[in-house]
Amino acid sequence: MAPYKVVMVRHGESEWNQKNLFCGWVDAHLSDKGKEEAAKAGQALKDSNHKFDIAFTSLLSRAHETLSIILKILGQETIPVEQTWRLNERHYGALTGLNKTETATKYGEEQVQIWRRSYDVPPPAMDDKHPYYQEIIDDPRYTNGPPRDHFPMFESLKLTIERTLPFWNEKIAPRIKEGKEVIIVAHGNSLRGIVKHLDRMDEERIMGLNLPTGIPFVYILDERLRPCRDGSLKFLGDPETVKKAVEEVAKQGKAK
Ligand SMILES: O=C(O)[C@@H](CO)OP(=O)(O)O
Repeated sequence: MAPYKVVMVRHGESEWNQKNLFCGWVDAHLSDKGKEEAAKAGQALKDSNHKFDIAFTSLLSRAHETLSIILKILGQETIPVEQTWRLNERHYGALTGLNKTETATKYGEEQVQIWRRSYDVPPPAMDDKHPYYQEIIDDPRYTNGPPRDHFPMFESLKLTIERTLPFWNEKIAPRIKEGKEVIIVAHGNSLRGIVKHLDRMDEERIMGLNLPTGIPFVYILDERLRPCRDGSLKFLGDPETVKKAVEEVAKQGKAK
């Protein structure tokens, strides 16, 4: 059946992306620009004749909103959608809710880059006095996991991968191998985890990868679900737009 294909999309710009806040597990909604990005993503997928059998997404609204805009444009609103906390954004711990530019001014750009993009250095933990602690931990969407005694209070990319990859292996990979057309709509860091796994990137390479909001990317995979020759991450967008969008994400951690 190989080669297989999988399409991934980071959600469109959220209201918190727009304000440049560390968001993590806070349930921010799409900004107007984010809705437009999602619509463009849907159109790009339609123009390139993509159709899907199943969609996977996180439990967070910015990902659902993006997915539903895309599926509407494709006329595919009724396909099965599996939602899981395992595709959530990484949990940004105590940084949640802080402005990234102000944090870079206070702690330095280098420290913020380590918090944002290092592989295994986690952000400081969120404690029960944190303004978003209660809202996140009491959210009924987490009734079926993660378990209360393992509920994350921070996550490095490494920890994010440890909960995302089992879902990829157990739920997504088998569907791809059945020949199903799969779309995953998730988050900058949960998708970086999948990309790191597929491209066997080392820790240094993954540090340099920023995924833009709302631009779909495609992998063509062989029977072992490794990228075929020229099958690695390909954005559905013109290279100049993609380059600018990637730079935008990278510079969110700069001090002014
Ligand atoms: O704030 C966040 O949750 C993420 C994604 O928006 O940010 P970053 O790109 O800094 O990892």
